[in-house]
Amino acid sequence: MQSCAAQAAGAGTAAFRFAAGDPSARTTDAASSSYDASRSYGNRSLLRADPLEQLRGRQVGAGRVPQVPRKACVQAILRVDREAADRDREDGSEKGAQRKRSSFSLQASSSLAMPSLDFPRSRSTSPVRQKTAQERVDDAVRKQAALMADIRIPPGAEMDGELLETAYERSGEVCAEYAKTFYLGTKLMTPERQRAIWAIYVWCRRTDELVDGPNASHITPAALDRWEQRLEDVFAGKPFDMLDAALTDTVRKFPVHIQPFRDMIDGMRMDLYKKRYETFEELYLYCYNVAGTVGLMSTPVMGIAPEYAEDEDAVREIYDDALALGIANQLTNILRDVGEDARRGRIYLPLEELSRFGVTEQDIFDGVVTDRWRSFMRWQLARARDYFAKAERGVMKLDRQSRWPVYASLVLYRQILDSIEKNDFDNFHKRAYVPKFKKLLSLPEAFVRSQLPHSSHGLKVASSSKVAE
Ligand SMILES: CC(C)=CCC/C(C)=C/CC/C(C)=C/CC/C(C)=C/[C@@H]1[C@@H](COP(=O)(O)OP(=O)(O)O)[C@]1(C)CC/C=C(\C)CC/C=C(\C)CCC=C(C)C
Repeated sequence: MQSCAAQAAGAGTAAFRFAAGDPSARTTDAASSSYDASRSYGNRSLLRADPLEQLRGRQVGAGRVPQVPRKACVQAILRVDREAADRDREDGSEKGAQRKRSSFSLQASSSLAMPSLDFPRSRSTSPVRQKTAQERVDDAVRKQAALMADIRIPPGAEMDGELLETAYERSGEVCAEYAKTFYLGTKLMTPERQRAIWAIYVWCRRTDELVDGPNASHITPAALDRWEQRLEDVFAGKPFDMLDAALTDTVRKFPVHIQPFRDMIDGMRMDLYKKRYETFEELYLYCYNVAGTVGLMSTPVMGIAPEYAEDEDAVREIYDDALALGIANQLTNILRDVGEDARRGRIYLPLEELSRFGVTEQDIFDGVVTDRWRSFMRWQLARARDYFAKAERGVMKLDRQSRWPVYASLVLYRQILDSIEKNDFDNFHKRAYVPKFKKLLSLPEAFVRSQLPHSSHGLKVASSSKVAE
């Protein structure tokens, strides 16, 4: 059988070749690619460009794109540059971890600052952060919200249809491989949206793999800097490989701002060095970076209902709600994975809040469920549910066609919180999950509720849990 390396090389992209172990293709690797202008392709010249040009040649010559087994292809795609990472470490480029963005210039908008949630907002104590978490997040929301009306397909700038088709197909394959349920959920979307969400998902997954994948221990801040440079190229119309090309096309068709993508890379930077979170504000920023950003990236694709789309304040509020869904999901993830994270030496719970409930770090490493732990968890669950409640209101303001998949994902993820509760808060030894039959049962209910008029729905969710102290 042809090896993964050979098959990946057959797919014609140098990224595949490098990932499969061909050093001559080194500069094209995902994390290592400092942008090489001679390899780039602008809006109009995608067809002539290497490496997609090679792929196209094969399509014409052989009549079809070589088929790479899904798993092998996905693994090859997601592999990162071990050599470059080692080199970076030798360079001592860890300094990059301290890199701070200078683009946050606006003051926080009070209407966006976690409006209905009375959570801590103390200033960050970290010396490298000059803006509060809330200011940073608000800035990204403002930038994204301001793009709502911007449709960005310059005349004549469309990419080649056939190639793009393949690029999106590959994105769908990665998505199906990594997140089966989510992939099925995307089937509820219109084809255009579905493809765009695949492209965004793949970029997020590749970004996450840099710090969470098999080569994570070799990833340095410099490798993330190069990944960010590559992101800038994607938005500048110069995609590096096929998966990037799908994203380039997506961000042309939908008014998606680059800021949330940059911020997600920042979240990965944070994950490289940060093992503890002192306050909720610190944790909130992390949750925004790794998941709230997804809400900001996805909403322009899912679309806003016409009755809100022209109203600037409403649009901002919807983005706040989208952000809340990401935060809710990430908080849920954290609460579900406490034991798993502790075994990796990590605690993603605010130490300040733990101590307020009389829980120590050692208690977490020991994994004993005490009454103090239960009270702490009840409080955490209530907060996560409040974020879900806020998001729920926003879902109803999305384009009607998009409400069902988003609402279904919200309901399914929120049930993990119920499951933690059913496990008597033992998230040290038991992994909370939602059984398949329950997931299936949720779908029709989510459909019905997602089609209700916004006002009746709002009344229903407004009474959701309060954060109890
Ligand atoms: C199921 C379905 C079709 C959902 C539609 C919703 C949608 C478009 C989601 C986008 C998904 C996406 C692009 C995810 C990127 C990958 C990522 C960073 C995922 C993280 C989730 C957990 O992932 P993980 O695989 O590590 O965890 P599991 O072990 O599998 O549990 C995240 C933690 C966060 C994902 C964040 C969201 C899903 C937020 C989505 C927000 C919106 C779609 C905006 C909705 C708009 C309003 C107004 C509420």
